[in-house]
Amino acid sequence: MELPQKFKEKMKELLGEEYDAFLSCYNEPHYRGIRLNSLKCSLETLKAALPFPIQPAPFSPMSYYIPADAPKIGQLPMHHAGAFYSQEPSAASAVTALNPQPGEFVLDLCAAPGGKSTQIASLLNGQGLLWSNEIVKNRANILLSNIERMGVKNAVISSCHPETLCEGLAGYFDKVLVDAPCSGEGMFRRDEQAVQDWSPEHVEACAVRQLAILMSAAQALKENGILVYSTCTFSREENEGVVSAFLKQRDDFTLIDRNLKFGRPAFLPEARRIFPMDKGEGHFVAVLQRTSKNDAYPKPYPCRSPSVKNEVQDFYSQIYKTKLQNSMEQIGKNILLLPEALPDLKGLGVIRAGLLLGEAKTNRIEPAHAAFMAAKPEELRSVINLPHDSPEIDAFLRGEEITVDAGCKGYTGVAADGVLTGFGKCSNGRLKNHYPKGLRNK
Ligand SMILES: C[S@@+](CC[C@H](N)C(=O)[O-])C[C@H]1O[C@@H](n2cnc3c(N)ncnc32)[C@H](O)[C@@H]1O
Repeated sequence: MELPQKFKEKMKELLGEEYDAFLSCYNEPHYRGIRLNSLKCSLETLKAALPFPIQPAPFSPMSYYIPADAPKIGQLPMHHAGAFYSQEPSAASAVTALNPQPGEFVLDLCAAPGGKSTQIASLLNGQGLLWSNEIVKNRANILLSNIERMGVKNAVISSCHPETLCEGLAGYFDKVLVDAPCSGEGMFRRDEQAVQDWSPEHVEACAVRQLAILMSAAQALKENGILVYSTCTFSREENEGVVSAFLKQRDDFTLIDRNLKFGRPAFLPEARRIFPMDKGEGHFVAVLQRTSKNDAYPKPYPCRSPSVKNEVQDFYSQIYKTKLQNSMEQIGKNILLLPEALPDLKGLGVIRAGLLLGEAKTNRIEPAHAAFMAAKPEELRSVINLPHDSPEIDAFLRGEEITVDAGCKGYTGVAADGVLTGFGKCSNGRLKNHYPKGLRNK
């Protein structure tokens, strides 16, 4: 790989004696990994279904290395089912540092395509709220698709400028993650474009933008709230430089040491750095804590309809055996299960709040793919469970009709090894396929 000369000079200065070891990593294949989605699947079920072995990675308890020569994983039934997320192992380090706990309100400010958001969602385990924001609209749609695939119920997805969003949600969050857009030096081994785009000027411009995003993020936190800043780059300007500049402007924040075991101390000793020599592609993680009060708090979500119509309630109980836990709301044509303690969403570029259950059509309600992805088989009235290596699951994921038991009727979830991967409608021994066209295997 041809690395930019100026990049090499900077790395030599940064790494000193370790520079040769760093450079020789570019002759090795890059690390590949997956992260178990504990919302949907157990480790045993996932291991049994994968066509290659996995090895634990040190960056999170849910992260695993996969072999460098593993086949493409995006078409595997367990990937469609959201049993795992494809994630370079060291990328999981930022959420390990954030340490989200069930019940907390967490903002992921630069969230697409959703690797870290879906990791946060697993750790929240359905309790509390994940707000995932992505400024670039088409990337926000990819983020939404990943949130749906991973079966997340308690998330809000928005596409908003960080400044507008954090002003609107000032004082609302326990934890905020800024996984900032960066020059991507830690991506060089797997992304040739990042090498092409690199220049010292780009590094400088990234640092300016990163500081602006951090300054916005600071507003969104409650007193004692935690702010994690991470990048996948090595430059001091974008890492320690940005954190130091932030602390100069916000002396009500302190850098804290989480006693993290991965990687090595950064040039600010409380922060961590990961190089390829540390068994990951490259990351920087710093944990900051707000010490000042935040008197701001957003207005609550206005209560719209005291109760949704009977036909919407009936629709819910046609699909689910379980009782309704959250408030169900119809917004336009969308029928949603809203997370608790939502703030007012107006003006924040929200593209999804909570779980999409279905869409109101002229005389009926059409169930949504997301409603089945977020369910467990035992919660559904009707479900077909197929082995992950069966011809039927392959046919289903290609969008074909499949033969089912003659007794199977109506909207029916389809699971691979007990993990929901979509739905269809059964009648006369056939399941009409409702797997979304854009997600189907070719
Ligand atoms: C490193 S990526 C995030 C990766 C994501 N956290 C994950 O784990 O999948 C940074 C994101 O920041 C977004 N971004 C670009 N400019 C931005 C800005 N000015 N403010 C906030 N986000 C920005 C990019 O579109 C990109 O999706």
